[in-house]
Amino acid sequence: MRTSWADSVANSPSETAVSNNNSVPRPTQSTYVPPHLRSNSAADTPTPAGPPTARPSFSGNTGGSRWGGGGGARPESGRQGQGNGYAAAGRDGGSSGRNNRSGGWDRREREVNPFVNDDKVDEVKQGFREHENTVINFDAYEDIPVEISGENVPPPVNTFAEIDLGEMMNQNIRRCKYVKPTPVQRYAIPIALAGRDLMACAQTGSGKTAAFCFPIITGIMRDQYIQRSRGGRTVYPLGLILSPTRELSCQIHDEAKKFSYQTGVKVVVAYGGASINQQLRELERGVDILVATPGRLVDLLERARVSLQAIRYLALDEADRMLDMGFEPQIRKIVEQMDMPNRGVRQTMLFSATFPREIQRLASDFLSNYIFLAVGRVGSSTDLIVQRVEFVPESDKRSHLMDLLHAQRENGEHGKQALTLVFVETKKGADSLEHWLCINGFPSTTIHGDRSQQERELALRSFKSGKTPILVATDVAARGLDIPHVAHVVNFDLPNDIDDYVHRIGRTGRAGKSGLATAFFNDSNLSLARPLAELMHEANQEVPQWLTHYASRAPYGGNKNRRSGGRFGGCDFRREESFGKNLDYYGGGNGGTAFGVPADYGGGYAPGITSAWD
Ligand SMILES: Nc1ncnc2c1ncn2[C@@H]1O[C@H](COP(=O)(O)OP(=O)(O)OP(=O)(O)O)[C@@H](O)[C@H]1O
Repeated sequence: MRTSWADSVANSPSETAVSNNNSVPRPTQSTYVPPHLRSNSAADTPTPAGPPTARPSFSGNTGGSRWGGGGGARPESGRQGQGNGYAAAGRDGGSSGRNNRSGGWDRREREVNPFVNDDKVDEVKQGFREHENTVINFDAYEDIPVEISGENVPPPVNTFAEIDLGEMMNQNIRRCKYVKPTPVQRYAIPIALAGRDLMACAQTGSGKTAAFCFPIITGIMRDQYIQRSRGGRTVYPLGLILSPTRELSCQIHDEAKKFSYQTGVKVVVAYGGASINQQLRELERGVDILVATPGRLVDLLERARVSLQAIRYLALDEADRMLDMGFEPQIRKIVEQMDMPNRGVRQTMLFSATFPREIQRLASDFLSNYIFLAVGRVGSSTDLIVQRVEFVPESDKRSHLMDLLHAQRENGEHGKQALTLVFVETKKGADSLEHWLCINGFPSTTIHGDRSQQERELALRSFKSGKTPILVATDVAARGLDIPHVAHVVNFDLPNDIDDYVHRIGRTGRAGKSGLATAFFNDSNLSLARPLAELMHEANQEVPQWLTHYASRAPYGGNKNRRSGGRFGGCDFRREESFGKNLDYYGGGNGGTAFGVPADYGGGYAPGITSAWD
């Protein structure tokens, strides 16, 4: 299901690129040159936390649960699915039957309907609809290989009805228009509902957010005797979801609010660059699940406004980024030095589309007897994305981008509102390219770490609505963002790390839809040649001859050693280290497809890109 303008770009004739001083045959460029462009120089540059409240019932259970109690004590913990309830001090004082639907639970009554904006979004969609395939085609993921390792793995489900998520959640799933679970949801939700720790790797846009949100919300609803510590103005969330960027935290918060609508589970977000006072006020109104960026969370913890004592569910989205070099100490501080219940007591879930081996090893410190799940190969891209790589010398990048944009516009298949996301390396580069695009008739905006949070949010809104259909971004927009209608991702500057490439192109081709990704490659990207050629080959993409030549003479770069045992091998790092040590793969008898014994690329550890961190 390729878009026709994509096909037009794909089919455009090429020409031999500028010669260089090495012997590798040079790649080709598109010949399309809008005449008026060639004259442009590339050098241009609330609900109050009150007394105990009754919660809605979960799955019709009307058992006499309570939600309050005395203050001050630390929660005693048990793991969901392991037969232990929580019993400790209540956060609100007193007690109440949380399963009492008629208990007048005011949080629910005053809850803003998070689905109302979806109608507005539907209106915006009208502008895109006539041009694009709006069908969500999850069948595209059906024959994807699945690897599961760990002990006693709960079997997967085929439908949401098979999972006991409760009527309110089921209603919300319907409101979200989710008809059936995606493959990662089919496997991950039963595992998480059984209380197991999980390291899950699944391709970009395949529904990981719901895969960790559903079990956390359900778990909090299900717990019959939740009582929490209280201490002055400190709040005690039960679930914590950490993500690396502000925008991603906001997005997870928005999604989680939809999934938890009318369940009584309160979700709050805290992130840097926005008013901490407003976030504090929101927290004071009560919080069950806190979605946060690490920096702002540490601030709240140090002010003693949030305590992690009661945490029972911890999820790290983009977990490999969260544990990447430089950031690991902050996560370690949050998880290990801030009163959070130990692993094995809390339930921990790590999700990403990429999971380098070293990061897996680090991550295992946070997990207890965990299950490893890989839906699709670790670090692979979905073949819903048509990947093109073109050789473009540095000095030709702007005019080449203009070629693409004009071809896209002239083809008209996506009309004015085909959203295009252009990744560049630096913040300055982003500003300068945006300016140049604007003066050349392509309304654009930027998102990067030097812009204020208000500007970032405005830029994202303007892009999503199609007002500025081009977004020039640094890696701050590379991970997790789910922006409908992104038809084309251009890697104007390629990243140094192949995993970053996977996440960047994953901003298109989401939820079963097709997308196009174009990369500008030149001599400065030599170290990426091999992993890029391998990734494209693996995703059934056409690898240009010249890239194969580059790959054959290039050192293996792109953080090769960080890969999970190599792209084409096994995934769970324990498998390599414990080969033959009696790990129960596919335990519990459920299906799954094993990959081969991992290749070992060896080598150094390149630093991660830090611009995406808030
Ligand atoms: N079961 C489902 N049915 C239909 N749509 C779904 C389903 N689950 C998730 N989606 C939609 O798929 C899109 C992608 O989901 P999500 O953002 O969770 O992907 P992801 O795997 O976290 O991607 P990334 O790796 O880029 O963070 C979202 O728009 C989401 O609403």
